[in-house]
Amino acid sequence: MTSIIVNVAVGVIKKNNALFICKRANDQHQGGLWEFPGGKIEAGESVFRALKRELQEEIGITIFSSSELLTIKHDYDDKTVKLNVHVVSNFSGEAHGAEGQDNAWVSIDELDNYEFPAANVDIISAIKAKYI
Ligand SMILES: Nc1nc2c([nH]c(=O)n2[C@H]2C[C@H](O)[C@@H](COP(=O)(O)OP(=O)(O)OP(=O)(O)O)O2)c(=O)[nH]1
Ligand SMILES: [Mg+2]
Repeated sequence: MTSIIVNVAVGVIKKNNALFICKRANDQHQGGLWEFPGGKIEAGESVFRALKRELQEEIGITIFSSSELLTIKHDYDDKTVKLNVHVVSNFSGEAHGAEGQDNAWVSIDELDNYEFPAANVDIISAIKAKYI
């Protein structure tokens, strides 16, 4: 267990039963794997505020609201992450890879065809269990 905990806001972006996922750059932590877009929460920032900022930067959408799905703490060898996962369906703009990253709209069943970081197993279980 490492002492550094990285607090992260993660968005499950939903539109017409499809979810938007992105591929992490090779030089990032957990690089080359797929993710739900999001990023680190800055000091004093709420999860929603961080999510709004990160989703604007990474995928070019403006979010108006979000709802909590689950929070996961996961210990990777090099760091521990706390993923605050929210579902977002109320947004404007066309989601795209604003930082040049690969991306896809996928159905819940298709999530199994993509490789995600280990912490995402619980996120995907929650998505399936709640039929979000
Ligand atoms: N965004 C996101 N991060 C995830 C997921 N699963 C998972 O283990 N993580 C981990 C990887 C990273 O260690 C951390 C997220 O940080 P990040 O790299 O997205 O942070 P950021 O967007 O602020 O990026 P940077 O500016 O620091 O490069 O959480 C996921 O589904 N989405
Ligand atoms: Mg990020």
